[in-house]
Formats: sequence, structure tokens, C-alpha cells
Amino acid sequence: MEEQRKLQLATDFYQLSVSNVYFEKGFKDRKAVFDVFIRRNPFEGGYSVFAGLEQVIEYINNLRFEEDDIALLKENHPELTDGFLDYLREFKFSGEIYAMEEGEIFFPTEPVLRVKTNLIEAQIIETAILAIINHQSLIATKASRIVSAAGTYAPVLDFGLRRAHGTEAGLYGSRACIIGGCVGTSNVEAEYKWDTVSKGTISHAFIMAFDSELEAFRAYAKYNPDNLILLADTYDTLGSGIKNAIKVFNEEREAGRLKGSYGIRLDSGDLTYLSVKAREMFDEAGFESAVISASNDLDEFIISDLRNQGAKIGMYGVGTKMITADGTSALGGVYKLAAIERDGKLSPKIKVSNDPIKITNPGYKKVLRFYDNLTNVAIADLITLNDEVIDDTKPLTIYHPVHTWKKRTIENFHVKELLKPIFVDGKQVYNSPKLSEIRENHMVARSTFWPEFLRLINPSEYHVDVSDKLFDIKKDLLASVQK
Ligand SMILES: Nc1ncnc2c1ncn2[C@@H]1O[C@H](COP(=O)(O)OP(=O)(O)OP(=O)(O)O)[C@@H](O)[C@H]1O
Ligand SMILES: O=P(O)(O)OC[C@H]1O[C@H](OP(=O)(O)OP(=O)(O)O)[C@H](O)[C@@H]1O
Ligand SMILES: O=C(O)c1cccnc1
Repeated sequence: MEEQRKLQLATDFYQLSVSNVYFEKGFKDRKAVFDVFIRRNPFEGGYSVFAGLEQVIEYINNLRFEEDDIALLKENHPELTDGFLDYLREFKFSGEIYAMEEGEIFFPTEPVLRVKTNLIEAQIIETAILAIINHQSLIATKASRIVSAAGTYAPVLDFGLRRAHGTEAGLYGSRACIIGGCVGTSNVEAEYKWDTVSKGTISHAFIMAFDSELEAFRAYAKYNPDNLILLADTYDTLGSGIKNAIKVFNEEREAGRLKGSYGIRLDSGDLTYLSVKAREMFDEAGFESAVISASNDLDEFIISDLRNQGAKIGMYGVGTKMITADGTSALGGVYKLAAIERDGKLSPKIKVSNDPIKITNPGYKKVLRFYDNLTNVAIADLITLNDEVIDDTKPLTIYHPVHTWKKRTIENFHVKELLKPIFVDGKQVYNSPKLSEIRENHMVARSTFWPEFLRLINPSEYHVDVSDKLFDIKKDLLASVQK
């Protein structure tokens, strides 16, 4: 068995070396605010899906340094002072975390998670929080794209574990696939952790282990009458696989056992041609409800192409390209200082860069989403200071955050605050919903956006604006830094 992970050490060493200096300089109790956000959507897409909060909560709740951790740090890093190591012995998260709910749709620049706590705590938790959120949000976004390409009537199963970057990425990747809309996973470990039951079909090896394909199908049917998805392409899909499947379905039907879901999986060849032919053969044989499922290096683009070609596929199994987020190797979420305590008050901070996309939004902020009252569809998001109040009874003019001449006035809207309290004064105040509910929440969130923001290729850019007050603070800070 794998040794228990030590997530308290899952941090970059520089978090400890700078924290040591904060400690020695007397910055220990200085409050700071950090925001987690992305700068661009993955896959050249128009949106991203937030996932990983449940694991962030577990991580924060379990964050303690044990005596053997302290001994290890002392031995390997003599520059860490005894005072700081004593501080680590007593370390526990004492601050505040606000975050979006998992399954929520989010966009570049807006905070998805906000930490307010003392500087040392905030630094030590940065790396693990980013690792968790960057991974799961990336995979959830990929899965959401794949599931939307497959459409409402063809469910998608995650088959990715064997191709994941290790078993841990496979486990949390499976979770993220379900958040993104997959109906399930082949990963059995996921069912031990969450409210999901692993699902699957059959392997080529199983068919090959018998003297004939028919014998293999019959043997499988005997023990799996309720979920009888036979792998049709081991030898000759049209010439033997589908014909043998029909034979076995007939035998099962005659025995009164064909009551659950049944069908085939295609795993090679031209999936459109083969699925159309298979559909004809099944319908002719009276198996109109046979499911034709497909796998083989699928992604959102191949799946939408298959649908355009008229493929008759009722279920997709997707592995490699979903679990490894093919197309974007990392989400690129960052954790940036937005404010720091000075003379007892939070003072906004800005990170300046020649690249406008890298200039941060300063201050202690929140994120609002405006919905049209008539359609209930999202109109735009607004990043404001935390204490700003928006009057939703009056028209509101919003500006493009960089190209400020682009503006529009919205009215007849209602507002949702996207960042919810997760930890207050170090105490957890939020319970994660069940995985099935998070998946459902994502489906509902998707339905509140116009399709132009969600489409796979060349999506329109959704409006994320900053409030006038925030804009002014940013302008003043930029001017003072430039001076
Ligand atoms: N009709 C189709 N339109 C677009 N892409 C397809 C179609 N049918 C299959 N594909 C995709 O083409 C890619 C290659 O398929 P190919 O036919 O080369 O696989 P194969 O050689 O039959 O299978 P394998 O190598 O796994 O045994 C796969 O990603 C598959 O999903
Ligand atoms: O194609 P993916 O999206 O990654 O889906 C998972 C794949 O895993 C299995 O293949 P296996 O490992 O047996 O190898 P194969 O590629 O030869 O089918 C299965 O038959 C799928 O093809
Ligand atoms: O159940 C299946 O068909 C399956 C599971 C993992 C990978 N490929 C296929």
C-alpha cells in the first residue's frame, strides 16, 4: 500500500523560506488577501469549470506539521530558524476562504477563490491550493466540452485511469470528469470515495482468452445480464462481432434475461460507418434498444464530427484525451496578493507588468453575476470591492476592463454573488454537496449561458468587468507605481 501522503509538505520550498523571514521580521500576524484566478480559458474555449474545492477543504482541515516534518525541515534546511519551526509546530489555518461552488462556470481575471488570513498561512497554502484547483478545473472543463459535444442523448463515461498521469491524477481526474458531466467512470477507487458506481464494458483480452468470440460473449452474458455491452471489434466488426452479439441477444431474450441495458462497443475503424451499419443490423434483428457505444481516442472535436456525419452512437467512452486534458497541458491558475494590512487596515496591492493581462486587480473583492430577469440567462460578471452594493433596480453601465470605450447598459437584472464563505475564522462553514449534485449544478450553470460563449470553436468573449471603484483604485495604483 502507498504510504499516507503528507500534504502539509506539498508546498514549494520558497513558501517556507519567505515565511521564515516574515516570521523573523514580525509580519506573522499581518493580514493579507490573495486571489486565485486564471488569465485565459483552456482549449481556446470560452469558459472554465470550477472543481477541486472539496479537496481544498480537506487539505485545510488536515493541515498540521508533525514532529517528524519539523525534524526533516530542521535537518535539511538549517537556515529555517528555531522560532519559525516552533511556530510551524502550532500551525493551523485560522483565516477566511471564500470560493465559487464546484461546477460553477468561470472566466479569466475573476477570483474563483479568495484567501484572507495572516501572511504566513496564506503563503504556505498557495501551492497545494493551486495544484488541486488547476488540475480538477482543467479536467472538469475538458469533460464539460466533451459531454456537450456528445449531446443530451449520448452519455459519456470516463475510461481514463490507465492513461492518467499517475493514479492520483486518475482518481481526482475521474471526479472532475463527473463534475464536467460524465455519467460515470470505470475507476473503481472513485466509488470508494464518492457517490458513484464504476461502470464499463469488456476488454479485448477477455474475448481473446476464449477459443471463440461467441463463446466469450456467451460467458460474459451469463454473469452480466443487466449490463451487456459486448466489444465488437476484436476480429471483424461487421463480419463477426455484431452478428455474434445478435446471436447472444437472441439467446438472452429467449431466456427472458434481456432486461437491462445491452449493446456493443466499437473501439476501432470508421465509427460512423460501423455505427450506421450496426444500427441497421440491430434494428432488422428487432433490437431497436441496443446501445451502440464507441471509444478510441475520442475528444470533443471527433465526437461532434461523428454526430455531424450521422453516426448512430448512443454512448461514448473517453479516456486519454479527457484525463490528460489534451490541448492544454495546465490550467495556469495563479494566486496573487491583492491586499495587505497596513496600520490595521487592508491596503490594495497591484502586480504591474508590461503584459496587460498580467496586471492584477487589487483589493479585497467579490464577483457578481448578472442574470436577465426575463430569460434567466447570464449577461455579464462584475468584479467589485467586497463592500460595494449594486442597486439592481436601476440600469447599470458596464465597461470592457481594458478597452473602456466598449460599454453597455444593462437593466431588469438580478445579481448572484459567486464567492461563498467556506472558512471563517479558521472554521469550515460550508459542506460540499454530493458529487452527483455538483454534476447537476454544472449542468444547470451551463444552461444559464448563451451557446455562443460555450461553443467549442471561436467562442464569443463573455463580459467580465470591474466596478468603477475598483477601476479607479487600479488606475491610481498603476500611476503611483509608474511614478
Ligand atoms: N468517422 C470518423 N470520423 C472522424 N474520426 C473518426 C471516425 N472514425 C474513427 N475516427 C477516429 O479516428 C482515429 C483513428 O482511427 P483509426 O481508424 O485509425 O483507428 P484504428 O486503427 O481503427 O484503431 P486502433 O489503432 O485503436 O486499433 C481515432 O481517434 C478515431 O476515434
Ligand atoms: O481511447 P481512449 O479514449 O484512451 O479510451 C480508453 C481506451 O482504453 C482501452 O484501450 P486499450 O488500453 O486496451 O488500448 P487500445 O488503444 O489498443 O484500445 C479502450 O479500448 C479504449 O480504447
Ligand atoms: O469498460 C471499458 O470498456 C473500458 C474501461 C477502461 C478503458 N477502456 C475501456
